[in-house]
Amino acid sequence: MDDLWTGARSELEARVGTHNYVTWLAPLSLRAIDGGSADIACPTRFLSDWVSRHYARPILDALVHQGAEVERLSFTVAAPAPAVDNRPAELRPVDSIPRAVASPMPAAAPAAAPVAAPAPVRAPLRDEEMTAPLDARFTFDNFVVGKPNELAHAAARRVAEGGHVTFNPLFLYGGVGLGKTHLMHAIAYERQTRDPQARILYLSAEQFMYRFVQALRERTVMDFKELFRTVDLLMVDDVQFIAGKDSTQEEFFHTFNALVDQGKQIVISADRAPGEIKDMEERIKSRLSCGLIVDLHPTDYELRLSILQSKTEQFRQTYPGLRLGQGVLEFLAHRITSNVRVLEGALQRLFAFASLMGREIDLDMTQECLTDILRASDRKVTVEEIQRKVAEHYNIRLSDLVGPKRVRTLARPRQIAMYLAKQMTSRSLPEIGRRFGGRDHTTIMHGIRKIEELRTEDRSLAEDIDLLRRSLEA
Ligand SMILES: Nc1ncnc2c1ncn2[C@@H]1O[C@H](COP(=O)(O)OP(=O)(O)OP(=O)(O)O)[C@@H](O)[C@H]1O
Repeated sequence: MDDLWTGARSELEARVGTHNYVTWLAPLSLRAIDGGSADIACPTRFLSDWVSRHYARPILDALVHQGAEVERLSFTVAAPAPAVDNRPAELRPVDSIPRAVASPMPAAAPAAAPVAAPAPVRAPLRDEEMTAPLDARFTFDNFVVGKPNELAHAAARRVAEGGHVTFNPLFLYGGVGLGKTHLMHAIAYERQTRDPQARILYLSAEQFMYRFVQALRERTVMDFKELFRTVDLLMVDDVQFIAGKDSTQEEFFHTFNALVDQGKQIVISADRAPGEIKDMEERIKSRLSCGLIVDLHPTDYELRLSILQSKTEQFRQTYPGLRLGQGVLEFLAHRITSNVRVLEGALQRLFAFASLMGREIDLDMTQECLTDILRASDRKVTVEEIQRKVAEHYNIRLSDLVGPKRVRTLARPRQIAMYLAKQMTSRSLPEIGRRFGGRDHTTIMHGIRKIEELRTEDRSLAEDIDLLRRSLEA
């Protein structure tokens, strides 16, 4: 059984890539094979849900390939074997898995352990040490999950569960108002709820800098170092802020290394991928890149609509009895595409306005009340601009981008341009087709689907698209 699983694991690693393997599959083990079913142990319920939805096929294939007679998988939530204790691993529901971090010694432990001095038990951070107050609305329960943020959400849940996480740091990035801060607060809440003793420090990179400068001024750098290097979870928001600030970067680098060396978890957010942060030292970029990097993609229509539905439920508690007409949420999800903050602000304004006027929220009121937001959100980018930008980016001629040649060096950028045209303009598929040398709308649809598919598996393509989108929006 052990050999079988070892073989399957190597195969899985080769198939899904080391990052994915280490993050999702390394914590699994094979418990038994019985009657054509392989039972896989996962340390937490969340991991078991994620793996069964996303990795069941590769696991099954790998087992079969290793010669196992398996037709299906079952998943059992089983705690990992205790690190220092040789007792067999116990099977327990996820909620009863003991937390390892900074919990006090059990009462029954020998008073003076002869082997090694126990690590000092530190108190959880006081409010004033936490630096940035957490926003009570930013919880996992209030975070709506859709395709564009699915992986970021999953990785955040994984860190929030605590225990041994195989990626460090977790690096979340994405454009303005897409939920980075929300996810970071949610991690902090969840972790603190699961482990009240954990020392969790959440702050923006700007606050990190101010505290460092203050420590230099007040000659309390040792206290600063002591605080930052003794946390269990450090979360730094908007890390791009410290780019170009040499001594802050230096201190950040040492803090980062000290925590990673102690096996403490770090979560970082930024508005772009580590490699794209200008004026950030190379060694820091490379440190930031060595964990799991996940991208919060711009929202799609479905996600925007779900977010609006969820926020409407919340607003109904503040404005009970307000009626919402047919098609209002769909209209907003269609027209306000910039970011979730704007979407939320628009809905908030609508509810406040309708409650003042004592009227139902209908499409007329929506247009009247949100004229400025709707005007600002109107997509101004044209298909021609997109084509020019993409041609420039890939160093190809505009005439080739829209022309008939099918070689891959032209076809892929062409599909990217089609994809961006659909995402960033309100042109219909036939209209886009006309601007791409009179192509049929089904060709455009095929190109868009191809890019949607590739985006999820090809990181450099996804980064190219984000870069193009940002430069078009600028
Ligand atoms: N998936 C989501 N579900 C529910 N609310 C969301 C979601 N994504 C974003 N929001 C809400 O949108 C607002 C903006 O989110 P947030 O502040 O986390 O964005 P950000 O990515 O940190 O942006 P910035 O780059 O400006 O710091 C918040 O009120 C947040 O609750």
